[in-house]
Amino acid sequence: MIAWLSCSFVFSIATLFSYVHLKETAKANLATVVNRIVSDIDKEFTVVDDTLKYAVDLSLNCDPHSLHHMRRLVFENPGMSEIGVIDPKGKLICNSFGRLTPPVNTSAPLKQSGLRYYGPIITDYLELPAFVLARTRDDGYEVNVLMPDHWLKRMLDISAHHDTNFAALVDNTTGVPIFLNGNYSLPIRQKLFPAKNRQAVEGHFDDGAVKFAYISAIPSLPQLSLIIAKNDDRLVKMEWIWGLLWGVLYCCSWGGLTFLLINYDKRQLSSKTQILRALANEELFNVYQPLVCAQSKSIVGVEVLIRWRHPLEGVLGPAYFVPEAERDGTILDISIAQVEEAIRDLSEILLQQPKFKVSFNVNGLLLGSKRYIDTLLGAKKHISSLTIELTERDVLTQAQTKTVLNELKRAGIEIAIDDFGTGYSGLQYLQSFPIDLLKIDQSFVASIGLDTLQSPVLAAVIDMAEKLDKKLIAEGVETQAQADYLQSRGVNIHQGWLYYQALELPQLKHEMNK
Ligand SMILES: Nc1nc2c(ncn2[C@@H]2O[C@@H]3COP(=O)(O)O[C@H]4[C@@H](O)[C@H](n5cnc6c(=O)[nH]c(N)nc65)O[C@@H]4COP(=O)(O)O[C@H]3[C@H]2O)c(=O)[nH]1
Repeated sequence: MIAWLSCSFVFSIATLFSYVHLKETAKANLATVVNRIVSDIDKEFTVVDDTLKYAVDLSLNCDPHSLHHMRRLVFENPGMSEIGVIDPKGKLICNSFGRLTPPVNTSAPLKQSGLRYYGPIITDYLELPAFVLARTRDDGYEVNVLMPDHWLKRMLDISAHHDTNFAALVDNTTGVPIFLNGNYSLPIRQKLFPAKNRQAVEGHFDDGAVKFAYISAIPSLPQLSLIIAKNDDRLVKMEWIWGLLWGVLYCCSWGGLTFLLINYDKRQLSSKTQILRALANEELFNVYQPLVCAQSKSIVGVEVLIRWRHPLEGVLGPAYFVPEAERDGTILDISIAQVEEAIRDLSEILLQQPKFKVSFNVNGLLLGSKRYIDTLLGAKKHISSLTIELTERDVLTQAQTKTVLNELKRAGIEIAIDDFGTGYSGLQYLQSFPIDLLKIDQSFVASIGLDTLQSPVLAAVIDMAEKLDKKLIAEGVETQAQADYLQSRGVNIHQGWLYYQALELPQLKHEMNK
């Protein structure tokens, strides 16, 4: 629900922003199109106007020189179809086709100065609709240029601009479109387009649609403006492929966020709940690191180690959760389940090798738990060579621990000190508790052959074990040189990667049956 709400909110905002952005871009594009067309028309009008300005030199008798000049202008400029001269009484006396006898009656020239347009008209000679640009000379004669409709049509061709509603060249004074492509309509309740120099008009038009129109006057003939209008709902047109992509993105974000939130939730669970849940889901499992007889290379036992097949993080080693489990007390449930699992797992091997050694890691909290001690005593019925390893970093309280260890010893369970030599309590344990076995820490084994501070300690530990009549197991044996030295010193039970890493049950069985 939170994921859906958040995604919908973010996507709604993003969609709104993109829509507004796309719309503004579409408006700017339309303005660019208008300005480009206006600039094209303006260029053409300027050429025509230059022609008209220089028409002061035209001879009014249509002599061959003037005719030649007019024809050359028409020929050179595809926007012009004809140049004509009208006398002050309104008679067309001459055009680029020749002298007219008798002259043709038209309207008398306006006395207004500057460039003007009129039309559309049908040309007498070509019988084509045309648009007229004209100037009146100081002597009252009008010189005009007929521009064919098809030229304007080409200029205002909006077919390339999809979904354009109309393009029109409009007379700013009368509001009449003198040339039109598409379905013309005005902003509602307006007689004319408000055609100042350049502007955008947006709103309801009298055809009932909401439109955006951009207007720009033609600089060389400001009496005319170009207007291009688009229906508002056509400004932003989402291609279906973008719609689909947007939809897919939305669903992925929704799914992703849901996943994250669920897993974040999981992470938020207290470590205790997580570990208990892992136990219930059987995500915790035993691995077995073989204890090897260095002489025969046979597997004589295993140390039971724990792993967590975490649904998200993969297989986790004890360092990731055992310290936490020891703090919150769940180590008790873990350890009881571990012993029970080991009994099940190893039953076959124990049948074949009744003296097979099985060693568990135990701490002070476990020793203080009657449930755990009972579990161990129960396990002893299945595992005849059962060992518990106490780490000397764990400070055990004297009296109570001694009682429990004595009880275990009486039941035939062997007591070992793990990582011997790395803590402060090793010697004290040796004095106070019924210790049978010392596991030489891997840091001492690693010092074999090296000249380090630990090197003499290993020899001393071995000597001491011999004198006190304690068994020895070497941990962390990684090289043959280490194995050889240990053997030469009479340490024959080895545990380490030289032989095996911790194995899952099927691998252990496989190795045992080799
Ligand atoms: N570099 C190197 N490492 C080697 C070699 N041979 C064995 N090891 C590693 O040394 C550790 C031996 O166990 P540990 O001293 O009891 O030390 C154990 C033990 O103190 C604790 N632990 C493991 N499983 C349990 C458990 O089920 N219960 C309790 N309470 N503690 C456990 O976590 C510690 C670490 O266990 P792991 O990560 O399984 O690491 C294991 C083992 O994989 C070697 O040749 N080279």
